[in-house]
Amino acid sequence: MPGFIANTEDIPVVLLAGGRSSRMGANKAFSLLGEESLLARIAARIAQRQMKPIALNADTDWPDTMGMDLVPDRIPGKLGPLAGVLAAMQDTTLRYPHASHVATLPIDSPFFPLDLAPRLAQAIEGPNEIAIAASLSQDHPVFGLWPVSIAADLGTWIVSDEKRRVRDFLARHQVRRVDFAAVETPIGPLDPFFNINTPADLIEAEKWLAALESMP
Ligand SMILES: Nc1nc2c(ncn2[C@@H]2O[C@H](COP(=O)(O)OP(=O)(O)OP(=O)(O)O)[C@@H](O)[C@H]2O)c(=O)[nH]1
Ligand SMILES: [Mg+2]
Repeated sequence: MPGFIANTEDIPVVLLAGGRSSRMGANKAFSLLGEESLLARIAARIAQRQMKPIALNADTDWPDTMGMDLVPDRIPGKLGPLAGVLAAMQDTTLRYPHASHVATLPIDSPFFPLDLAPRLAQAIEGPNEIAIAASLSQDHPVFGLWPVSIAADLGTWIVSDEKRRVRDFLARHQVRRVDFAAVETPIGPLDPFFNINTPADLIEAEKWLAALESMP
């Protein structure tokens, strides 16, 4: 049965880079992995197969968007990843009035599955449904397909909920979870949503990258 979203290639994509990178100690979008910044690596991976057009959710003083449109948070205070999701929804409503959903990805997970967008899109059965990625029994809601129809609800919730836990926001809506398998590599199974938060994570990511690149 065809899903609600007919054409995955038309889904606007927003790369979330509006965080503080406090555990990394410097803007992790420009951290180097295999001699390429995470920003360049992830933008290239998005362009490679799945989606367009790409915008970057980041602060207004971002040094280099690499040609992507800059979509800053509209609410101040760095209220977490959902502030970026809200900015993505608002930007989509303005610039792509026919789009029912916007896709988000974080800046710090360079091995995300290449079939992310079509698999999330297939799970959506109606205009108000969210689809999020999961792996190894863990949700990864920053990898999501978000209906722009719930922007007003998110805008109200984010400034009024004290804890601002993503799972609490998800509980307000119909959510489709899409499970992705670990990737077999010569050094063991890799969680495709492996997340780089610290300098130690970056060192580990180099090992995974070398393992992936050693594969035929
Ligand atoms: N727009 C926006 N994005 C955010 C915010 N906080 C986190 N993010 C993004 O959400 C994703 C996951 O967040 P984290 O992995 O915690 O990244 P971070 O907040 O930069 O890093 P830490 O300060 O170490 O927690 C990343 O892509 C961040 O850029 C925020 O307040 N606003
Ligand atoms: Mg992270």
